[in-house]
Amino acid sequence: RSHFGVNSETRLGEIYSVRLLQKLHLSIILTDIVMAPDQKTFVFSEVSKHNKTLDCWVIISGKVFDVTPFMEDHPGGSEVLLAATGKDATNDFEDVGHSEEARDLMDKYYIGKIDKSTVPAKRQYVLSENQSYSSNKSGFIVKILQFLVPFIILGLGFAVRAYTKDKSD
Ligand code: HEM
Repeated sequence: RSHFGVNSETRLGEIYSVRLLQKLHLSIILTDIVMAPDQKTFVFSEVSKHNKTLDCWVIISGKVFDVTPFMEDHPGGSEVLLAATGKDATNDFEDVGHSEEARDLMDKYYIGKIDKSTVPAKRQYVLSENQSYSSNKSGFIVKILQFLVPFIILGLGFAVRAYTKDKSD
């Protein structure tokens, strides 16, 4: 009789632990579903497109924030937020020494994570075609002029010498 009792108890225990595991599993699935929108991972090229006053995303500590609704209210101004786009702004943010309140405020603008492998080490300034062409061209002319200056001086020297020689003869 006692043998039977022990057996049924362990079975009951097994059933309970299986149910517990099932519940745990269900709650994990539910948390995944609820949290999924917050866990979106962006690539840098996508985030860096949002670099305007009316559409501004910044990357801080591996997270992406859409600070568009905050531009006007940011105590540091909208310009610094604009300047913080197109790069990992973690250092900029930390250098200011933002308060705990500022950090709490960030949750409001959190939209997802950043795939860190897509963030370039240095800020990339993308020149328009015209800009890069004209700056290359003027750089080339300056180089030629710099190269020619000693020859012009030398030429002038010879010219002056020849001129004074002719006169004295
Ligand atoms: C979601 C992102 C951000 C939030 C929620 C935020 C919030 C705040 C808040 C609440 C303040 C007032 C002072 C304080 O409480 O610390 C502040 C000041 C400031 N923030 Fe931000 N900030 C953000 C991002 C940035 C970034 C990326 C920069 C880039 C450098 C920046 C630069 C500044 C500056 C310069 C000040 C002014 C400090 C002063 O004059 O005392 N912030 N910010």
